[in-house]
Amino acid sequence: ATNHRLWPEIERMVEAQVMMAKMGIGECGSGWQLFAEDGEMKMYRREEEVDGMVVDPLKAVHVVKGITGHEVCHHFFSPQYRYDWETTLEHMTVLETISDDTLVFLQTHKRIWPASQRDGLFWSHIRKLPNEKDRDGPDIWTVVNNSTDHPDYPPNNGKCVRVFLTVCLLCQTTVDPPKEGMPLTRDNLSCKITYCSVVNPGGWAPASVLRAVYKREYPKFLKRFTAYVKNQTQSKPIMF
Ligand SMILES: O=S(=O)(CCO)c1ccc(-c2ccc(C3CCCC3)c([C@H]3C[C@H]3c3ccccn3)c2)cc1
Repeated sequence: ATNHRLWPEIERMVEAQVMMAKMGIGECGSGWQLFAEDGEMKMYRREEEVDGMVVDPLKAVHVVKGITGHEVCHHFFSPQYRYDWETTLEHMTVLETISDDTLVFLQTHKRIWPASQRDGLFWSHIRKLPNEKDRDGPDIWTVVNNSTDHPDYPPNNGKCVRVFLTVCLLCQTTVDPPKEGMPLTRDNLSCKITYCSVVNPGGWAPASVLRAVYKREYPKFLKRFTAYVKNQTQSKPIMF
C-alpha cells in the first residue's frame, strides 16, 4: 500500500539498507571485526557507543543449502513462526497490518540481568527485488525492520525500556542446474543470507553485559533461524 503514512520512510530505508547489505565487509567502511565463525556463517561487528551505550552494528553473512531467499524472508517476516525461532522473545503482537507486505510489531524481550527488560516497536516490510546481476536468475528477497512510534504505546511508559533497532535481512538464491532432463530439487539450491542489525538498547546497560549477550545470542539466532527454515521447508515444494 503506497498511500500509507510510513510509505516514504519505508522506501527510503529499504533502499539504504539493501545497498549497505550488498556491500562487502571491506567496502562497508573500516573497523569491522570478525567475532564469530561457524562453517559458512561469519559474523562481524563494529564497536560503537552512543551516549555511553553500546550500539555495535552487526553484519552476518551465511550460505545455506536447500532453501530459497523467498522461504527465508517469508519465515522471518511472518508472525506465525516467530515464537518457534526467536528465543529471546517474551511476547509479540502485531499492532497494525498496513498491507500484506508491511506489519507493525510490538515485542518484549526476555530480561537480561542486570539490565531492565526491553521492548521494541517496529515496522517490518518484505519485498522482492530484481536480480540485477542475472536478469533471468531468481529474485533477491529482503525484510527490513525499523523502529517506529505508535500513539497507544509510547516508549518507556511501563516496565520496559524501548530499544531502537534497524534490521535488514537480504537473501540471494543460487540455482545450480541439475543434469539435462533431471528435475530441479532442493539439492540444486543455495541461499546467500546477509543479516545487518543496529540495536540501540534505549537506556543504560553495562557494555560488558551487552557485548557478552550479543556475542552469545546473534550466532545462536542465525544458526537456529536458518536450521528452522530448512526444517520447515525440506518436504515442501520450493517457494521461489
Ligand atoms: O532481527 S529482529 O528484528 C527479529 C525479530 O525479533 C530482532 C533481533 C534482535 C532484537 C533484540 C532486541 C533487544 C535486545 C537486547 C538489547 C538490550 C537487552 C535486550 C536484543 C539482544 C538480546 C539479544 C539478541 C540478539 C540476537 C537475537 C535476539 N536477541 C535483541 C530485536 C529484533
